[in-house]
Amino acid sequence: MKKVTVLGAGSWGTALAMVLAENGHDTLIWSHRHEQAKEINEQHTNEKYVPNIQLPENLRATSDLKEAAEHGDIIIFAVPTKAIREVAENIMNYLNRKVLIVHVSKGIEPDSLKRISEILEESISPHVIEDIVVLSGPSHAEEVVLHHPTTITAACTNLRSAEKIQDLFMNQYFRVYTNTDVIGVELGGALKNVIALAAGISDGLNYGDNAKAALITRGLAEIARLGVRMGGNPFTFAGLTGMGDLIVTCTSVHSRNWKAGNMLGKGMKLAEVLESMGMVVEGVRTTKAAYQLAKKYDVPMPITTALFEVLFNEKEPKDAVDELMNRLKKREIDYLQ
Ligand SMILES: NC(=O)C1=CN([C@@H]2O[C@H](COP(=O)(O)OP(=O)(O)OC[C@H]3O[C@@H](n4cnc5c(N)ncnc54)[C@H](OP(=O)(O)O)[C@@H]3O)[C@@H](O)[C@H]2O)C=CC1
Ligand SMILES: O=C(CO)COP(=O)(O)O
Repeated sequence: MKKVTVLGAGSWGTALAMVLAENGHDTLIWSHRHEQAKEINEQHTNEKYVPNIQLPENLRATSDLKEAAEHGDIIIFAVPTKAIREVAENIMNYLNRKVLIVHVSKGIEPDSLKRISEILEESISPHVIEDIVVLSGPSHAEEVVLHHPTTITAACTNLRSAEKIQDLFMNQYFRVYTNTDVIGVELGGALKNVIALAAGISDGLNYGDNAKAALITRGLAEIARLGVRMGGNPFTFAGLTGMGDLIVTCTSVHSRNWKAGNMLGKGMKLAEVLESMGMVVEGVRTTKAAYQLAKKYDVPMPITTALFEVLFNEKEPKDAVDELMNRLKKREIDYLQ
């Protein structure tokens, strides 16, 4: 039995904490809202984020970050990308021993263009970091809490640490693979959200299955093109954390990014969409970061660029699609050249 802390009591943090508690680990989930921690401890529910689900009674919650820091030998960050830096800097005040850090967040910080593991390395002293492991793959919380079969990848440059996280989570409905390509895994997880927003827009415009298949396939081409340029292993983008996560996020009604895109395609404004979601839509900020990365590395990313124009420059989605279709002629297979 391991002592594990999960930081963030949203849908994914709660679902993962459930898996860990069900695996028999001494699991403490931290919420920055006292009322939510109380609900988890007393009602064994988290109605806002995992409605109609009874949480295991051995899953405990706290709103005290010091208690959360002191509890876990393994500390899992499950807050949105925009909160990672703040939570990491705050918990750093209470860490005085080495802990194995895991993160499950799928984003890239705009402007700094840092991946999550880079933000964690910047915010937390190396003296208290055993290693940083990324857990990513096609995995909607809504299905994990129902014990539907799910596969995911634990990635760390140190394979032993990835294997520790594999052992921590594995059970009969939650299967974990390992990978040492942290760059590829983090980029695949973050950039699929950009393409999922575009797929949602396409569905909102009723463009049908051909268009969505095109977005998924050409989306993967531009993710891999940038990812390889940034040092990712090309094969990672064909795996669970690349193609796998892209498929689930572009096709599932559970996806927050797809849903937000769908509303945009139906004509809603971005601010209204985000207001109505009530959960994080990582792809919006990551679109800005991906657009900046494409420029920095001089890598063509036409879908990302079109989405950037829709989200931030008020381009009509239909006009963006017309422009994508009317670009100069291209060869299909180009991204490994
Ligand atoms: N949901 C899913 O199925 C999956 C999500 N992920 C990734 O996991 C990450 C978290 O997503 P998800 O759980 O869906 O997000 P949610 O929107 O469901 O929950 C986010 C949680 O983080 C809390 N939070 C927000 N800002 C802060 C802050 N500054 N300090 C402390 N807590 C904060 C929120 O609190 P509050 O209620 O106050 O807003 C909420 O409890 C994202 O990067 C996402 O891409 C990855 C795989 C699957
Ligand atoms: O990453 C996810 C599934 O693997 C969740 O995607 P959404 O944030 O779009 O719901």
